[in-house]
Amino acid sequence: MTIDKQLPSTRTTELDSICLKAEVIPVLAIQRVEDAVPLASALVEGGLSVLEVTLRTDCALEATRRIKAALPQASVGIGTVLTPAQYRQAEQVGADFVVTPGTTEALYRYGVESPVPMLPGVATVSEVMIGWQFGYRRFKLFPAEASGGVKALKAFAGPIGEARFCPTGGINLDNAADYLALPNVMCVGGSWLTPKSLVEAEDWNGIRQLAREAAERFHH
Ligand SMILES: O=C(O)C(=O)C[C@H](O)[C@H](O)COP(=O)(O)O
Repeated sequence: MTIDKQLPSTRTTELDSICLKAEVIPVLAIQRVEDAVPLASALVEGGLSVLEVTLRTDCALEATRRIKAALPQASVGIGTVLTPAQYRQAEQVGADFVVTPGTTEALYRYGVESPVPMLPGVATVSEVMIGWQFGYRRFKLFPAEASGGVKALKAFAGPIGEARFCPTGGINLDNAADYLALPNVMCVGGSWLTPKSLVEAEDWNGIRQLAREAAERFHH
């Protein structure tokens, strides 16, 4: 395969250092900006210090700004980035990384130049191959369960053995270990750590407990 442009190796290293300190990345969809810091604090106190705040809600950027200010030890990524314009917004609020549910050539190109590393979302070998040409070696598999899950990742390991994945979408406490046991999986992501019912009830102890359970069970 021809590599048009290699990412500097520091970029892959940067993503590895984020992903490898996170066996599990909680996915947050923050409805009330006031919840951002207590929610993130509970997750970090529970042992999960890499978070993905999705741009699915209006306050996501402000929430990220607040989390970064309150919890400098956490790595905070912005997810659901669909366009370079949103990528730029993530840079502006100090995101440590960007996650996309899928990819476009424009995003791949933008990510190569950005100071903030991107974990591009892919579901097929073809999407990995396109990313590969831009220098990407680390990907989010989305939607993990629906697009083949563990079986797909095992199959990917043949032709694209160097690629590493963070599967997300349909992952929970029961199936996470099956993914984490694969050599091409760095970590998994999921919203099961931030259930709406606990967040709405401001049950930060409950969230802390869920995070602790995951951190203890899936410790590298
Ligand atoms: O919004 C995005 O950018 C996404 O990529 C989707 C989220 O990562 C998944 O929706 C989380 O999946 P669940 O853990 O099954 O809820």
